[in-house]
Amino acid sequence: MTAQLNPRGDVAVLVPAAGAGVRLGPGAPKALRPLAGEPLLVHAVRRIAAAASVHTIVVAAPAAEVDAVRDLLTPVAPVTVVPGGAERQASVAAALAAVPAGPEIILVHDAARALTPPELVESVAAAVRSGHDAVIPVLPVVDTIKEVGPGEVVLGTVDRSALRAVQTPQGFRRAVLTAAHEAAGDPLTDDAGLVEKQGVPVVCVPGSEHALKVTRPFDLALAEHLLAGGA
Ligand SMILES: Nc1ccn([C@@H]2O[C@H](COP(=O)(O)OP(=O)(O)OP(=O)(O)O)[C@@H](O)[C@H]2O)c(=O)n1
Ligand SMILES: C[C@](O)(CO)[C@H](O)COP(=O)(O)O
Repeated sequence: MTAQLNPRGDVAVLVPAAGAGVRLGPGAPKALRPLAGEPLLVHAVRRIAAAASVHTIVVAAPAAEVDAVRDLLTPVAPVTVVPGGAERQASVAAALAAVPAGPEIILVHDAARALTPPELVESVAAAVRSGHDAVIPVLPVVDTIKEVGPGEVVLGTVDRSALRAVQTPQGFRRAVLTAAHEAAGDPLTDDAGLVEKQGVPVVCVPGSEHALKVTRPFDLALAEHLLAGGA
């Protein structure tokens, strides 16, 4: 039997957490590395569980850490833990396969975006509930973007007015995400990319600076600072 949060909720959140964290440097799998004394994954799951419409959370953990992750999260929230895969897409597919019947809105949310506010979970879910098949939170691109060629020589300046930096949680109608993963070929870095390949329109909603992805050591330091400030 799958553990539930709000039995009347209509949202399942998949949490890919099986990555190594190579860009963060040597150490434990990234989701298990500490941020202010608690693993990134604990921070992430606590915030997801605080979102009122979440019915189910499924975490894809590093294969060798499934029992440890289950024990770690037991005091945090009712979660289902499955072994992840070698690529993010395989981890998401494994988590998706463990979602019970019921929730028709599926969110996919990186454990590495540990400080994502529950309000963003709700706003993405609400946009799917309002009728969109696929929804992504985005931020404007703040830097000038250059296209460069061999030798790091600038080829041109890109029009950034049409560019967005993409975050998670990304939200989907269940059948849409399932079909996209069933058809998945080469792994892509996000789920919206798979859905785009199916010809399904993907709609943007405002993201959050607090949903930053802890990728490099600077991001971890920034997340520590934000937490100390009450994030
Ligand atoms: N095989 C994988 C790879 C990634 N992820 C998860 O996908 C999210 C986004 O990936 P990223 O932040 O790029 O994490 P890593 O792949 O661990 O990072 P790196 O590329 O630096 O190793 C993370 O929560 C990560 O744990 C996963 O579940 N399974
Ligand atoms: C899903 C994602 O977090 C959206 O920004 C991102 O695409 C993950 O990519 P990564 O290359 O695995 O960091």
